[in-house]
Amino acid sequence: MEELLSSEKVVTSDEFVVGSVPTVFYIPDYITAAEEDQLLNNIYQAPISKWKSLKNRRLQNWGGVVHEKGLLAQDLPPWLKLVTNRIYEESRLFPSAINHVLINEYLPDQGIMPHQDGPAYVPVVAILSLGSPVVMDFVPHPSFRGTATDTSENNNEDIISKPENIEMSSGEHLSEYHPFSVALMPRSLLIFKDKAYSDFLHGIKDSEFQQCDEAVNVTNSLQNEAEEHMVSGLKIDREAGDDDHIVIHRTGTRVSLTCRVVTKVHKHLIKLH
Ligand SMILES: O=C(O)CCC(=O)C(=O)O
Ligand SMILES: [Fe+2]
Repeated sequence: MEELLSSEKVVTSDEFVVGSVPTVFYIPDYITAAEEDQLLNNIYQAPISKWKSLKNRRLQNWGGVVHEKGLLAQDLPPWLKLVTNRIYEESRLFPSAINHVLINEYLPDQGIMPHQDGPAYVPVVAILSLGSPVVMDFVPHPSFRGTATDTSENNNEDIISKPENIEMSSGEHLSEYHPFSVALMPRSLLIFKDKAYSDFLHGIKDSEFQQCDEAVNVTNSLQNEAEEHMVSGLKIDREAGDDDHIVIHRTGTRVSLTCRVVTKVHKHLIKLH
């Protein structure tokens, strides 16, 4: 078993680190187009009652209900376990098997408000993107900006909480915290932890066009591909002014799998009498 594990691909090596805030990994083409189709088929085969409609997106909750005190666990279905076990093994970042998955569906003009994931989760998250590209923005937690804007959404088990162990008295500390963004292409895997998890909010704008040339993972090669229209959904916007901008035009539905671990697990109790 040890040997088998050591020969596996590790997707959290330095080559996949993007940006300067510890630690964000971006793995393009983590799954194949066939695997993407298979996942989408399974997601859309779920009964309609499995979808929870929110103001700006729909979601499916798998793995059980997350409470402040932990998870009322339900086994993940085999088609999800297949991909979460792979992420668990190949990332080597989770303390135990991934036991909770939120599946979010966004139409081109939908997004998710800047938020932090709730305290029930181990502070590592893996997000698999399907369908259509999107830009995820990371902004320093309000504590680091000296403002108290409440941007919480309150419907995704996610809350804004003040990060612990922060020294905020000095401007030096504050200056380290700059917003950044990551372009999430279909079939890619994003993993973030450490400061990126604890000191930043993450969100997706609800706009159909999203500028991404400043994104930390947008390389020259992606720019070239965009210019040659090789990447669907990406285009060079030449109307914006003197500088060209790479803009994602969200033309289709995006579906994402947010994979996490809740360590405090309660099994459903069945009372016999
Ligand atoms: O859809 C995404 O990429 C982000 C989802 C997210 O942040 C969440 O479910 O907490
Ligand atoms: Fe989140």
